[in-house]
Amino acid sequence: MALDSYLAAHNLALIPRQSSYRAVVTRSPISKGSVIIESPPLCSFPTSSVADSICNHCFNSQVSSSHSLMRCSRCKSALYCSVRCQRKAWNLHHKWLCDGIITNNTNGDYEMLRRVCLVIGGIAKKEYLTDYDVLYETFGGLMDHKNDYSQDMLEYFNHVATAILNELSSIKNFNKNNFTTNNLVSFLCIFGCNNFTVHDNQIFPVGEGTYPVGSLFNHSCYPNAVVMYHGNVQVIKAIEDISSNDEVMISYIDTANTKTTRQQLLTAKYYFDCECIRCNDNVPLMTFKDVDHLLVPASSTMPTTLLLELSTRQRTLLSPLLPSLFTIPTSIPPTLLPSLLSQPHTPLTLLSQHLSDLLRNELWDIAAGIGYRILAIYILCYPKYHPMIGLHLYTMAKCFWNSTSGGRTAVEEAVKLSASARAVLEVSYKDCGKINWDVINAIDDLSMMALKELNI
Ligand SMILES: C[S@@+](CC[C@H](N)C(=O)[O-])C[C@H]1O[C@@H](n2cnc3c(N)ncnc32)[C@H](O)[C@@H]1O
Repeated sequence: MALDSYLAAHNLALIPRQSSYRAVVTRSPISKGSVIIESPPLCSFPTSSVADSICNHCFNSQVSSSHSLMRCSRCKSALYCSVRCQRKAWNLHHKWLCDGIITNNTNGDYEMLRRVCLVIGGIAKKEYLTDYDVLYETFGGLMDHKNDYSQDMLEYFNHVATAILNELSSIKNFNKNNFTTNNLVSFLCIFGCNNFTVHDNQIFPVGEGTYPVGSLFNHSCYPNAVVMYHGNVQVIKAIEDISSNDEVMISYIDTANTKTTRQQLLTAKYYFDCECIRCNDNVPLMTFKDVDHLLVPASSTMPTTLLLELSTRQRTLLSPLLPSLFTIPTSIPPTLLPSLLSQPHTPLTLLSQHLSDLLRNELWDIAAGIGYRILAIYILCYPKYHPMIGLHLYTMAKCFWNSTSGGRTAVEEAVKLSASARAVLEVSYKDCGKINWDVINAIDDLSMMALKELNI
């Protein structure tokens, strides 16, 4: 099926756009929580730090209690959750990479190029790839930004491309003449500004993937869609109701960064100046420029007057927003409001680090307080139904549930936060497979235990 028909089957269309070359728009309204499109990777591989604990094909970390991940009997390195995954991996790449797999996985550029060439070069058995024709057509049309890469980078790509071409030439039936070094350099350029980091159900990175269909979506720092993964299948979910003919936009970077940092990250990797709704600071509900003040690190060398000003701005910004933003779907305990607003200015990175330390040391009550400060910032940085907000609400529910001093009030708070976490996460996790739904089940378990304790 050609790309246009493939997109049309999902009520989407790819239209030309001056600012971004092309844009994906809807052809009928899409409601929040719907799957916009689901597509497999052209190629993917696990991140080396977790390759020893997940299926190297589908990235599943959970196997039934009676089974463990199976090791490839030849290289004793690659792990698979099922014979089906092992067979797919074998026919797509592992058959040729088996001997050198440990070193292969250490460099993403080499690994991705090798795998893409095996598939496109006709060596890998394409029948093991779903929708190959659409993936291949779409990959060929992606932006490579070749003219924007530095000379040093292009020289490095040239080096990688030459090495891979030589390596693949030793494989029987690999037709080296199908490729030039220049083709392969273009592929590497495409990877650089199109590839995705695959994440698990906690938004923790587990792999890298070339997802040509997902690569058609443009970036916004305040997106209406998020990228989820069901194993290594990519699912684009709507986190807002999207009207007919509106553009569907995802985020390429973590948007809990200041405008300056976001712009730097986007220019360095994707070669464009973001002019999204947030970068333009034209959302009436909140002043995004002011949100930046919650994100900048306040260094000890900063004059006290500036620190005080940042603190005041933070208070001024948060106080009117908290009641309205927290009521639906979250509610903030009125007792916590004063402490939330009276603490000195602390940027998000420090707060997050502090929260991790508190959670590690099981200091649940203090963690809950810090958690609310982070939540306030998240609510300003992320769209309301973004999974980062939902996962954070779940962490806070656990803090209140584990609280030793909060008594009944803390348990009640755990129930409220669980309900909020569920309401937010359902939007992105629904219809995204069992692994994602397991998080919702865990939230329900926590909620049930808390309700039982309250005798409700
Ligand atoms: C993954 S591709 C997105 C699809 C691309 N527009 C296309 O037609 O193939 C990423 C590239 O699209 C462009 N792009 C993405 N989001 C953009 C935005 N918000 N404004 C301008 N250009 C954007 C940039 O050139 C970026 O490097």
